[in-house]
Amino acid sequence: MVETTQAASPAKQPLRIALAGLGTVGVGVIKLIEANAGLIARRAGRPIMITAVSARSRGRDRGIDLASYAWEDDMTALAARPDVDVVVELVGGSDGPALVLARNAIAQGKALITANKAMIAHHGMALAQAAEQKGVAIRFEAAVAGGIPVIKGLREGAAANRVERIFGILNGTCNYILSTMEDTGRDFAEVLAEAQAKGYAEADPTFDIEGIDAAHKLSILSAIAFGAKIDFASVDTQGISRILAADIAQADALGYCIRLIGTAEADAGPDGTPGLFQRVAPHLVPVDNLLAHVDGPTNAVVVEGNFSGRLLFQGAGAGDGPTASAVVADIIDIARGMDTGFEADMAFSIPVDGLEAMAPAPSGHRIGRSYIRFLVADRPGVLAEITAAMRDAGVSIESLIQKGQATQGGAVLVAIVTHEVAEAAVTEALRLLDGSPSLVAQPLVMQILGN
Ligand SMILES: NC(=O)C1=CN([C@@H]2O[C@H](COP(=O)(O)OP(=O)(O)OC[C@H]3O[C@@H](n4cnc5c(N)ncnc54)[C@H](O)[C@@H]3O)[C@@H](O)[C@H]2O)C=CC1
Ligand SMILES: N[C@@H](CC=O)C(=O)O
Ligand code: NA
Repeated sequence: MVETTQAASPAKQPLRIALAGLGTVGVGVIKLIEANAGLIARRAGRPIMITAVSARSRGRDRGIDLASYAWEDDMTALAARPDVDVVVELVGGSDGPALVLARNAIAQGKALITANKAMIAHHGMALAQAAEQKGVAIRFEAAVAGGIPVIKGLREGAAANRVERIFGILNGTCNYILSTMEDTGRDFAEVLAEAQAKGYAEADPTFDIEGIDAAHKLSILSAIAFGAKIDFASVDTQGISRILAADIAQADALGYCIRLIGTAEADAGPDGTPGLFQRVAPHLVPVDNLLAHVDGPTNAVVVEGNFSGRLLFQGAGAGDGPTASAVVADIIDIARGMDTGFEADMAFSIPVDGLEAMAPAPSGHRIGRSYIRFLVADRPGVLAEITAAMRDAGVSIESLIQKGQATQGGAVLVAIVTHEVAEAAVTEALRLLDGSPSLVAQPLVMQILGN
């Protein structure tokens, strides 16, 4: 019998992290790494150690002790530190210091982790290409749908599928506003302020309420799902700022709630040209649809794969803990795999050179039902004018509701739900009404979410 002895493998060195940005997410990451250090080290195969941090103000009370971390006043200098293996960017902004830091990190051969969807939507292709050339990993799970592992889900779990469509709720702030207004009847501005206080909103909340943040996220998901180059500029983007409490009440009376929905789908267009349709817009969601039950800062993403069928990813889309969970999961991935070289080519599921430039698909030929809300002058003949425009454009009306009393600054609300029709026909009906003195505001059109 031959006796074998196995030498214990040498303990791996800690993975050393530099953290830029100590706001909602940055502080969440420090708390998580401190709270779960032991289990993270076991799962990562080595300890995770924050060595240096940077933010605007060193002295601000954040409820955490920064004494054991080196401090850099200039966050872009973190990348060059010899005691740093991975740079974690949690500052925000598509350009400016966040981008300089990201580029520096890659140039220095450091892995980059970011929660910054604005930066990835605008510069993700160039950053990923630079990372591939340098053989370093770039990861951004927290950038899309906060704590939900939807990027991992698409890139890894659904990797064998041709994705046919993705759609869902991608902005926690808007979902918080819409569902809170729906439940409580409270005012838009007041609920937005509450979402800001809870740490859900972007530094400039216009990005949330105008749909830009959801469009950033959708463009990133599209790239991974469809093997397409990121095309944020082609996302047809509408936000929720024009939605009135009266729309929410009207939708409710009709059996719907309102949700900001992102949709991306490979679409051949009316002439058969292959393209990618990407839209973020408020929709009426039937109350029996699963997305109608997604409340507060929760996000939900439906992925339709040609073999997997429908996959649903749901969870907290914003906030310190959930977002930190996604950031630290990326750190653990790097700790597990950074020596293999494989990680570097995987940011968008396939290397950047293999991503296709897909033409934006138009929306006019898309068939669906719409909710159209008019604010009109309270005088005879207005309804006849609206219905005539619908008739002339070939839009068939399923229901028309006129509020008895003036709802908005003396105007009367008229809401129409159409039968299924091409979106171009609705656009044409509104064109026919354009400039009419009967309309006191631009009409609001919301698609009704189908199956
Ligand atoms: N708050 C959330 O729920 C989520 C946020 N994100 C993203 O995470 C990133 C950070 O977001 P939050 O933590 O919410 O922001 P925040 O505003 O709470 O924190 C930003 C931090 O960056 C620092 N900072 C800003 N400009 C700087 C500069 N020029 N130099 C040095 N430091 C600077 C600030 O001092 C602060 O510590 C953003 O990209 C955001 O889009 C992603 C998912 C969820
Ligand atoms: N402002 C964003 C934060 C997470 O990405 C949101 O509200 O979803
Ligand atoms: Na995520």
